[in-house]
Amino acid sequence: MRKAMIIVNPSSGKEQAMDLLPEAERILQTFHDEVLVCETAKEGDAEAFARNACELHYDTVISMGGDGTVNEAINGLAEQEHRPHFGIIPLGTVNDFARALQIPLDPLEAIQILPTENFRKADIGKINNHYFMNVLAVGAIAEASYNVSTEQKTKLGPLAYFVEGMKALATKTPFSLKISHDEGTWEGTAFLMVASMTNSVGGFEKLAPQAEVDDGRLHLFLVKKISLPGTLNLFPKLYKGELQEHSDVVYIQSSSLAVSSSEKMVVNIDGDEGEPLPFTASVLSRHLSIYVPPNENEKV
Ligand SMILES: Nc1ncnc2c1ncn2[C@@H]1O[C@H](COP(=O)(O)OP(=O)(O)OP(=O)(O)O)[C@@H](O)[C@H]1O
Repeated sequence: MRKAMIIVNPSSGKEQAMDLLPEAERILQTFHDEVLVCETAKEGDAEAFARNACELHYDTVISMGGDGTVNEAINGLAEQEHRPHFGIIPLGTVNDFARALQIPLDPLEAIQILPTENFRKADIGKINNHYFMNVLAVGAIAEASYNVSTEQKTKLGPLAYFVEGMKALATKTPFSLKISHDEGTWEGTAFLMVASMTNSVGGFEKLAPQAEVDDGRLHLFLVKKISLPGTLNLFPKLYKGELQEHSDVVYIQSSSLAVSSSEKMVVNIDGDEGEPLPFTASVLSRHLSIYVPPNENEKV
């Protein structure tokens, strides 16, 4: 008896989830005996549903929502003894994890790939006792993402983050960091720290073009200086996927990180406010098996 659970967030992105739900149910019913729909009402629901799916030995868990819903679902699935196959119907504004996995950003197309049952193993990050799939960030630009309202996101999409990021640059302040990584320790001051699991952060798919979802590594970028014309030069480098070559940027790959600061800083986890520094982070290698389009990636 094959069982699928759909975790649906009716508030995600442009609020289309409930319109798409019947099609997702119909498609999943073609290769499952039972499809259970679990609608989220508040923070924490998606995590609890996903954990329940592990305990009840579901075969499939589908997230219909944005990266926030994916993050919560992953927190429910990570390190459980039985981990169902995980599917993502991207309904958020940015959908970084779907981008990194080359899952169609058109939700109807993403639903259609499910019956091909083509999976890719993906790494999951662990920070203290929480899990993430995309990115850890520390600094004013990272904090700017909290100021983006639901209305702004619905209207502007990824541009909303860009607008808030630009405002944050105007009020920049550097902070001290001490970072232990696989090869040693980095100590200094920086304006921004970004540790990415994948190539896509904030909708930019070229932050770390070399990052793969299953490479077992965090890709750490430290922006040491923000000065004209150096900063103007950051953007072309970012667009060309060459950020790590910028003279004001330090780039480190590592399977784990221990990060502290003498200032009071908070880490942003997958776009949401996380916890105060210090933190330790590590990679759970090839931890989840995720529905991806056929013919592009390995069969598991
Ligand atoms: N029924 C609901 N009404 C309002 N908020 C909800 C509901 N269910 C869950 N949430 C909240 O929505 C958050 C996740 O939103 P999600 O990321 O899926 O969409 P989004 O914010 O539109 O997308 P993105 O992160 O790409 O901007 C959860 O952390 C939870 O707090």
